[in-house]
Amino acid sequence: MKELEERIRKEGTVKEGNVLKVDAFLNHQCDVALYDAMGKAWAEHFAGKPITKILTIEASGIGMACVAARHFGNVPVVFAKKAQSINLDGDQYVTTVYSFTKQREFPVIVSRKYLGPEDHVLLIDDFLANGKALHGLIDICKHAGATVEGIGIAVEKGFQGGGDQLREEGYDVDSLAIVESMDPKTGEIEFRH
Ligand SMILES: O=P(O)(O)OC[C@H]1O[C@H](OP(=O)(O)OP(=O)(O)O)[C@H](O)[C@@H]1O
Ligand SMILES: O=c1[nH]c(=O)c2nc[nH]c2[nH]1
Repeated sequence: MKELEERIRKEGTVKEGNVLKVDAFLNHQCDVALYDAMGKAWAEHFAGKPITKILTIEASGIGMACVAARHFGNVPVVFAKKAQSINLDGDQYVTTVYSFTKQREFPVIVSRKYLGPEDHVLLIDDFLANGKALHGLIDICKHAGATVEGIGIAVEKGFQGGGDQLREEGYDVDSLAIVESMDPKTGEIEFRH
């Protein structure tokens, strides 16, 4: 998506440790018009899929998932919560996800009330790096017996391999910008096309 690539070039900064900072418009301050264009692009890509629910993971996926839902007939958005283990009980699907930015594992939960075998799910997230968050969401869908219809990602860091692995596993991954390489010293960013 040209608009997203341009914003990344203009306002993104490349940090050490494979971190791309885009918090001016994507995951701290939120550009809602951009979110809307992203939702439209995912709706075009996944047109015809019988999506009943959007599933994302807190925190950064929530805003864009909610705006995207407007383009999918206002389906409900469920976000997986990074829980304290003290909160866990049998009414939840539980998995574990290693958080890229917090550098630790979290138990991640979704209530059984909000996901089940009747659901056809679109997974949405702001970043796809090593694929830990997405594999956690897929795991939760498997527990629920729900069908994963596709994966919509704002920014995939292609060089970290998570997206290619998911495609090899057969998932339809629509990343609106795929960073092929980025250099913290020069700030240069190359996109995959
Ligand atoms: O493909 P991965 O290696 O899993 O990386 C992608 C995940 O990393 C970030 O979550 P994180 O927990 O770091 O931060 P957040 O709470 O801001 O969403 C991002 O929002 C994705 O969910
Ligand atoms: O703001 C972010 N920048 C990143 O490079 C990244 N990778 C995973 N999650 C991320 N969030």
